Amino acid sequence: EEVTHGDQQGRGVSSQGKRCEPKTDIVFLKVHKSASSTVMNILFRFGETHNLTFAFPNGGGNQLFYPRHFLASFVQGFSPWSPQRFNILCHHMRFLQPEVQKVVSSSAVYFSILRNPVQLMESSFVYYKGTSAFSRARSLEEFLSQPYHYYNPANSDSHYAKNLMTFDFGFNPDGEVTAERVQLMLNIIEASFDLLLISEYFDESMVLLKEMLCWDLDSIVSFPLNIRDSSTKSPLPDTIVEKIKDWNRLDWEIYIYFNRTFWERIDRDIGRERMQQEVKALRDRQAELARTCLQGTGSVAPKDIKDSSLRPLQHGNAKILGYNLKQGLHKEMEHTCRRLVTPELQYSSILYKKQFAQKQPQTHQPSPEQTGQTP
Ligand SMILES: Nc1ncnc2c1ncn2[C@@H]1O[C@H](COP(=O)(O)OS(=O)(=O)O)[C@@H](OP(=O)(O)O)[C@H]1O
Repeated sequence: EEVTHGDQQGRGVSSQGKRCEPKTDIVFLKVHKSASSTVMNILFRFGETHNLTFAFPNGGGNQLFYPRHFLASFVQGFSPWSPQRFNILCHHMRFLQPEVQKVVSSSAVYFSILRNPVQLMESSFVYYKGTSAFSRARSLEEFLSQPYHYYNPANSDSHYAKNLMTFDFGFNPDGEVTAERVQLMLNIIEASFDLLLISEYFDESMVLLKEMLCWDLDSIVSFPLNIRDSSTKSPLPDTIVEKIKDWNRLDWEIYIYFNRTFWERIDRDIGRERMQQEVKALRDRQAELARTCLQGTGSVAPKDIKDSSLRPLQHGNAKILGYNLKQGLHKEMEHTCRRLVTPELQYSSILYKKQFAQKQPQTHQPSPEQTGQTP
């Protein structure tokens, strides 16, 4: 029996025919610049459809007081004296497991997504061009030619420039690279997370996620979000690639290790042949949705996005693309399509308002720093 859809009651049926319950308690570590906004959109849609609660930052900002290490008290509605737990924790945070455990169920599934540190750094150099380490360097090449001229680990925004994944997982990005440190870090990540996805294999990652969460195909479809216009991407000569790897050595070790376990997991749980079929089904469904939902063939420049509520945040030197919806869609389909292309900040704010609809509006406006508004 090959079934990919859940039944009417929302009971999941895994693609190998084994019955399972869809998982609804989830922690997603939203590692920066690793396709994490696309994953977050998937979680937002699932949470909205199934009326789940989110662990929102206090005051409704879009980050959990990043870059500080996560604290349960950052979450709106958390109280050490009440047993309230939230279904989904997915806003940007610097991971700290004992604190995370206070806001979610003990049976929550933990996952994250990694990206090749070379492309990750090329992306963050453009997106975080305004931060102290990058602002004075004219190019990534220039930065890497004498990084310590530009990079000062004491600056509060320095983490965007070195071992960003290591930092987001909660570790010290400036730690000396020893075999012991690397091993310890990998062990801790492996012990804390049930699944590490790889953004270079995004579709395979979504299939693995679907299996682990016992979700159906339509729950894991997406259109790529937070993507950059190619005019703000720069090619990387081999010499630069090697420098980026050396500079981000801890990230590189994390990436190499979990890239290997990713494929081992596929071989163990799914097999390459079935993975290929599942990926094809996912791509076919996404292509169908793109034909139904989108004007033209796909993403467009921010200036060409007609509906301002669908315009993604522009940051640094990056030009972030978005989508235009087809006109005249049937109401329900319009909603499905709209949610697929709603950028992170707008979607988060819609869900926050819904979750706290009964609450009195706040009497004071928290400062951007309090709400963690900076990306
Ligand atoms: N589906 C899919 N597959 C592969 N790559 C994807 C996908 N969706 C987004 N992206 C790329 O991820 C980069 C944005 O990452 P984030 O959303 O994590 O950035 S952020 O930290 O939340 O700002 C950004 O990378 P760059 O374009 O290199 O900047 C996106 O293009």
